[in-house]
Amino acid sequence: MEVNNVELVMSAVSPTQYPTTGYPEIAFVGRSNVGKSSMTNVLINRKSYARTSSQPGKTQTLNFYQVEDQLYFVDVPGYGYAKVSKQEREKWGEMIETYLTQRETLRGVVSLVDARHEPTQDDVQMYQWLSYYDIPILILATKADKIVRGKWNKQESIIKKKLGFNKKDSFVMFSAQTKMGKDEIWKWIEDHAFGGDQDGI
Ligand SMILES: Nc1nc2c(ncn2[C@@H]2O[C@H](COP(=O)(O)OP(=O)(O)OP(=O)(O)O)[C@@H](O)[C@H]2O)c(=O)[nH]1
Ligand SMILES: [Mg+2]
Repeated sequence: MEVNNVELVMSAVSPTQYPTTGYPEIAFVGRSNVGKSSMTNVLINRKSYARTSSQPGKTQTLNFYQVEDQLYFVDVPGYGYAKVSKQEREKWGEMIETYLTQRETLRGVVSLVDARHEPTQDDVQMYQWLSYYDIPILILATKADKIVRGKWNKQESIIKKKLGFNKKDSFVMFSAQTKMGKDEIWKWIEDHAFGGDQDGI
């Protein structure tokens, strides 16, 4: 999709604040600092539209980005940030759970993991949880520019094994720096946001 117009239309913490337009939504989840905002910027061809930072845990709300008049990207605050209090973590959990389980217009989740490492327990939990709710998942192994090309296949195997990857889901190696994988992500997003075949309806 050629993107010209993107607008952050809402930073929400509860369902009453979600947009009511009814456009399909694709959510981005992953550990704090894994690269969600950087990926968003690559997808929409902007340098710094979604705020990126070296300080993890900055994004605290569900940020709805309206892309053209067609869909929303939902940047979900990162999990697994150690310095967040237990109370804040619980609040986060509730906000995410409510959104991911109750949002009717949600069409799929792009779940980001670090291409260099074995997924964390949080990554595994998130994947298993999304699978349980039957949400279509794209596992995106990002920061691939930080490992040599010769190791990509091995890392893919390690990541899939640890997650308990299900073949019905998708996997893409990505780098926000080189933009590798961008077209594949867009294809997945378009297939899921606009593909007519939802649950056989
Ligand atoms: N080399 C490299 N660095 C990346 C890549 N993606 C993100 N980064 C860097 O990783 C850091 C975190 O990126 P963000 O996009 O802010 O991460 P985030 O997941 O949005 O973080 P939170 O909003 O805190 O949850 C930044 O310093 C980015 O420049 C990538 O593909 N390659
Ligand atoms: Mg972010």
